[in-house]
Amino acid sequence: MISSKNLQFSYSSQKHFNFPDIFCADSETLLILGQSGKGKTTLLHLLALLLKPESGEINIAGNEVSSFTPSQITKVRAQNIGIIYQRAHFTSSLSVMDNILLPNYFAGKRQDKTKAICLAEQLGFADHLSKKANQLSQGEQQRVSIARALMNNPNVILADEPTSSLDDNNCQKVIELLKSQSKLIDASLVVVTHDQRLKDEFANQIFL
Ligand SMILES: Nc1ncnc2c1ncn2[C@@H]1O[C@H](COP(=O)(O)OP(=O)(O)OP(=O)(O)O)[C@@H](O)[C@H]1O
Repeated sequence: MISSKNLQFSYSSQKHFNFPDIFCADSETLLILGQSGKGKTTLLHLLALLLKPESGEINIAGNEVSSFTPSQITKVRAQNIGIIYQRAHFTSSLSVMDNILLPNYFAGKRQDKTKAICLAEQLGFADHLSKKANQLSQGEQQRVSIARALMNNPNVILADEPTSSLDDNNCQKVIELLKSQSKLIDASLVVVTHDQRLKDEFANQIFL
């Protein structure tokens, strides 16, 4: 479960955001739509506890994090949140497999290679596990990002424009995968996008 209340954030005195309240229960989905520059990535990074709000509350899996220390926040993030970034970031010196295993390491868990292989098979990139991530196409990298976000069975999956670089066929596939995988682990799935193709795919929607 993830929720937020009265979230405010500023990059500068000219760039101030007052975000609508968010609520997404376990196993539910939420689509946040908005045109370029409306603050979608900013909101997602606030919900991912990567940015600190000026004011307001964020609750993740029962943790109201406003008064948490940085190390408590890092722990809540590592244990509860899976993030799919707008542009996939990988550690270039590591194989695809080792990149997928990194979240286990950051959460202090044992490296679950069986789960990594299983996700790679479900997401259709099992043949690429020993390659470096930069040898993969954009669409393949997007699917590796999804696998990486799912490795710790997060309570909350946050996806930033997961379909923007994909054709219609792969767009549909990625959304189905995100929805089915999050349902499988009872996670809340929050997607921010300007991709109008996703409008009919999510029952709960918010416009920025
Ligand atoms: N680090 C930063 N410092 C100052 N301004 C920023 C910073 N990051 C983003 N902004 C500004 O805040 C606004 C919102 O940015 P954000 O990336 O959240 O929008 P977005 O809705 O995700 O846009 P897009 O769809 O183009 O990715 C933009 O005008 C952007 O220029």
